[in-house]
Amino acid sequence: MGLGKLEKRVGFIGAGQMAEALARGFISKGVVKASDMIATDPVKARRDVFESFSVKPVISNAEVVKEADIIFLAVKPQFVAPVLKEVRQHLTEKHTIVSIAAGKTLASLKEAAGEDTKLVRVMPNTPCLVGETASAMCLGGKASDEDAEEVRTLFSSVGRIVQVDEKLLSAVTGLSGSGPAYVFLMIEALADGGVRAGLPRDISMALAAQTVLGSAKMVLETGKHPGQLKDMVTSPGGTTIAGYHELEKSGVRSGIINAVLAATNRADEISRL
Ligand SMILES: NC(=O)C1=CN([C@@H]2O[C@H](COP(=O)(O)OP(=O)(O)OC[C@H]3O[C@@H](n4cnc5c(N)ncnc54)[C@H](O)[C@@H]3O)[C@@H](O)[C@H]2O)C=CC1
Ligand SMILES: O=C(O)[C@@H]1CCC=N1
Repeated sequence: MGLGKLEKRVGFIGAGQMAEALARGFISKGVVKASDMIATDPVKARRDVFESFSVKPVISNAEVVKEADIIFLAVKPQFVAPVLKEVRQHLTEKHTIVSIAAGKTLASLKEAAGEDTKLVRVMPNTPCLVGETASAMCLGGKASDEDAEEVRTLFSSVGRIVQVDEKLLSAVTGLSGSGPAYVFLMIEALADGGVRAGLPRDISMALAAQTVLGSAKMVLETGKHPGQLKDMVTSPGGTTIAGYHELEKSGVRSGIINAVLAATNRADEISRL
């Protein structure tokens, strides 16, 4: 393997949905070359997917550890500790372990990987595939500011990343980790509304998705409070307030708050398993 922009080799243990979104994102943004990445998965179909975009697929987790410097643990939470114990003997001071598993604490990672390991916990989300992730990270074990900088470089190439105290990572999981699913539900419902009102499905879906994209951009780029931006859409006695009133009556606001809380609580639960 040669050296890409990050000048580190990146490995994925678990080549599922998130690993694919990250690997494709890193390649498309040019931060790591496909030839500097390696991925392992017991499922052949998943290895084939990685091979299809030129990332070397292997069967052995130990091989990923031997070849890579930054190792993403992208397996389901219950497999994190067993996988770390399996590869522990191959870990050296060159390695940085980046766990993206929901709920797996730095303490549990350290217990499985050993005292001397450089550990980073990241909670990303799937929009890294299109360069728009909202991610958060925290450091553990022997991870240094330099490790943090490398992880920041990777995730900044596919969106935004903030550093938080580990105690906030469950809330991040409930909000932005799981959040794309809530937004997809909203886009689907908006499009259904358009269809119900007579729009063709394809036009309705495009308008719904672009409306969410544009609205999110306005929040990020104007710095204005969403309530203020809402007021700009809402003409007195007009159409928007009629629709908005229905949303308030349906309890959608507390529905969304409760969704974030339920997912946060579930992340806490997973951390206690
Ligand atoms: N899907 C999402 O939106 C997000 C997922 N996460 C976290 O990312 C992790 C992966 O999630 P997904 O990609 O959605 O799951 P996934 O099920 O698509 O991928 C997990 C992959 O790990 C493989 N695997 C199972 N046992 C293995 C082993 N012993 N060694 C190597 N590979 C093994 C599976 O075959 C599978 O392809 C989870 O821990 C999840 O909490 C974090 C943020 C967002
Ligand atoms: O649903 C899950 O458990 C994972 C973690 C955050 C998003 N997906």
